[in-house]
Amino acid sequence: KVLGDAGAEVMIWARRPEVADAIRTKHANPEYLPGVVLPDRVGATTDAATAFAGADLLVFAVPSQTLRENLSGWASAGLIGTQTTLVSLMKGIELGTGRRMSEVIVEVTGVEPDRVAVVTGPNLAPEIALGQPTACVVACDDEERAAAVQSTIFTPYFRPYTNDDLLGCELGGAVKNVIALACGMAVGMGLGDNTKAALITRGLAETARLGVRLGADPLTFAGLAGLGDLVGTCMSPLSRNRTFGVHLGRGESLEEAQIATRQTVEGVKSCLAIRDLARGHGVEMPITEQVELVCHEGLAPSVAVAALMTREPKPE
Ligand SMILES: NC(=O)c1ccc[n+]([C@@H]2O[C@H](COP(=O)([O-])OP(=O)(O)OC[C@H]3O[C@@H](n4cnc5c(N)ncnc54)[C@H](O)[C@@H]3O)[C@@H](O)[C@H]2O)c1
Ligand SMILES: O=P(O)(O)OC[C@H](O)CO
Repeated sequence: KVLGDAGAEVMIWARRPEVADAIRTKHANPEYLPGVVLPDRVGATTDAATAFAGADLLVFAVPSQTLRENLSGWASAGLIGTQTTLVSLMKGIELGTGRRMSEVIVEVTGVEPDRVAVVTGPNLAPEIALGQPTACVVACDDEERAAAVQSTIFTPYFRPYTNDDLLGCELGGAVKNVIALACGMAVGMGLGDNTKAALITRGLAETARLGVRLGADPLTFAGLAGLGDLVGTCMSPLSRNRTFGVHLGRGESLEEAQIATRQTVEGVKSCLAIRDLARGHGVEMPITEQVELVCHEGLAPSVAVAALMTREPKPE
């Protein structure tokens, strides 16, 4: 919708024919964006070759843990153009490898890293689809390419800024989902705004700690891809990650929370990958550690809160 509103000709690849048909014929995707009318210049197909043909930009938004498999198929079918800019909207870290999505794209397609851009920030899809104003960052090693993507997605309600710290921007987007799970748990337990604010602030501290160790610019975490997305996600009932956390905080199991949420909740898998990445680099990420224990090892959220609150006191 953003690309179409910004004037681009768009072709969506969908797996289900009924989804592609509804987008093509009714300009709607009722299951995901009820009541939203898509621009006429947005088409859809179930045929990846048709969707990819002649594209200047390929914009990837599949669940992070499925990117490698999908991309391998598209790359081996020769669908990735030689000049195309590859854009990731995904906010996850790959399980098993600890790779960011841009790294998976480079590894699978073999393109030069400067052909890959990331669009991220406080971008809850339902609000954007209603045309409510927000901002984002377009991060890319190639400044000109970042500027080209920026102008391609610039609309009166969607304001993109360029950024040259792809690593920091991508990491901010992935870790905020884990912190949003923690905030949701606090909400589900009936805890209030002080608790959420403390989680957001200390969550940002551990995100920046990991980012700096990996080579990111610390200032990135004060920007849209860091604090901006973290606050937006942790505070919004529209966030799937926060909502999932609310269910866990109420004492529901992982399976019950999954049934209640349905859509992609990146933090649940990424918390494992981020925890491993942090441990591998000797970085302390106590909130991420506790979220992983609650999600995957059956720890009660109240025990996780106690564990965080009784850590050794230290300077901020
Ligand atoms: N929704 C948002 O507000 C938002 C905003 C910014 C970034 N993102 C990121 O976008 C990415 C995708 O999330 P989403 O919100 O579109 O999730 P979603 O759950 O709304 O949609 C995911 C889509 O992927 C499809 N899918 C599921 N498994 C697949 C597979 N194996 N191969 C191909 N397609 C598959 C589903 O059918 C569905 O159409 C995530 O990394 C998320 O963090 C989402
Ligand atoms: O619904 P969530 O939790 O996946 O968050 C969506 C976006 O990433 C918010 O910027």
